[in-house]
Amino acid sequence: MWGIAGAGRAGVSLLFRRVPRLVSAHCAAGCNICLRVAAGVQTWVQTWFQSRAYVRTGPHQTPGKLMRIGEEKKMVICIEGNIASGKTTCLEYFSKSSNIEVLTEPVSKWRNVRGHNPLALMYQDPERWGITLQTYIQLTLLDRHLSSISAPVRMMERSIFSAKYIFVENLFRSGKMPEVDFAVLSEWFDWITTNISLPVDLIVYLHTSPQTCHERLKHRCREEEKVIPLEYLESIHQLYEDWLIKQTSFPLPAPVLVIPADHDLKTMLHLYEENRDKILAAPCV
Ligand SMILES: Nc1ncnc2c1ncn2[C@@H]1O[C@H](COP(=O)(O)OP(=O)(O)O)[C@@H](O)[C@H]1O
Ligand SMILES: O=c1ccn([C@H]2C[C@H](O)[C@@H](COP(=O)(O)O)O2)c(=O)[nH]1
Repeated sequence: MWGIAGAGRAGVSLLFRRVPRLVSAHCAAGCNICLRVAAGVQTWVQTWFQSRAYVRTGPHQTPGKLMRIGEEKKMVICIEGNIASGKTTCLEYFSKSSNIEVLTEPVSKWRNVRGHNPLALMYQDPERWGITLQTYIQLTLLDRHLSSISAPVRMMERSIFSAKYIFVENLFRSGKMPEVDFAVLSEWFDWITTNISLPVDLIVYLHTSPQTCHERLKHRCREEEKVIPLEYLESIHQLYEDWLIKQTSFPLPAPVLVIPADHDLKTMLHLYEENRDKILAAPCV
């Protein structure tokens, strides 16, 4: 269910003011039919707003933004990190807990949208296909952020924020995205984040070296990613460092918990267990 936070009353009063004007446009004297139509419309509008709109009083309140109703007490944790840093593996581990819902990145969609593979196209020719992939990624991640939450805690892989602040930014800064494509994507992103509430309570940053990711990437052997050089992972790493460690580049949607993630799998699982309380104790903002 959806509502316009902070806009319910304003919307009702605006429509109430407009209805008599519509009526007078038809009949200056205010005939019986017009008055009855006006009363009917007013009742309908009132009922519509009462059933859908609300003003959120919980901790996530952001007046004026479109937001989901009734999910303000659920916690949203985004797992961030370089390509092949171990995000999916981390999510797999936490998916065994009964009170946690896990959402992995919709990579299968990025590899197949109506028979096309925008992920492969982007790696083959980023100048031409970067905007295509990132537009679709933005849409699919927005859909992830807005989907209804089925458990008290949601853990999701990456976010609409890192798609923009890391990957779009990297394409643009490296000269692989034309300025007009960057401008259009930025306009979309700004509109979305200004008008829609996308609450995140904690970012868990899996902190790896680009070399570790390069090794793991080769081991994973995803067809589209065979062309990724170490330098690409170094650029992504630097953007993550500026955003989540130095905190100098872009706004943070939530506090950051850094977990060193260059270790072997067994050590990583211990670290996840050690950090479980810190992760799950993040206050809902
Ligand atoms: N701690 C680890 N040590 C060694 N290999 C790992 C570790 N964590 C994950 N991997 C392997 O590295 C590859 C990338 O991990 P994955 O979880 O898919 O990363 P991401 O989701 O961040 O891209 C996979 O083949 C995975 O099995
Ligand atoms: O905004 C984005 C997000 C991801 N990608 C690419 C990077 C990888 O090749 C895949 C999936 O990332 P993982 O880190 O393995 O989950 O998608 C992108 O290009 N833009």
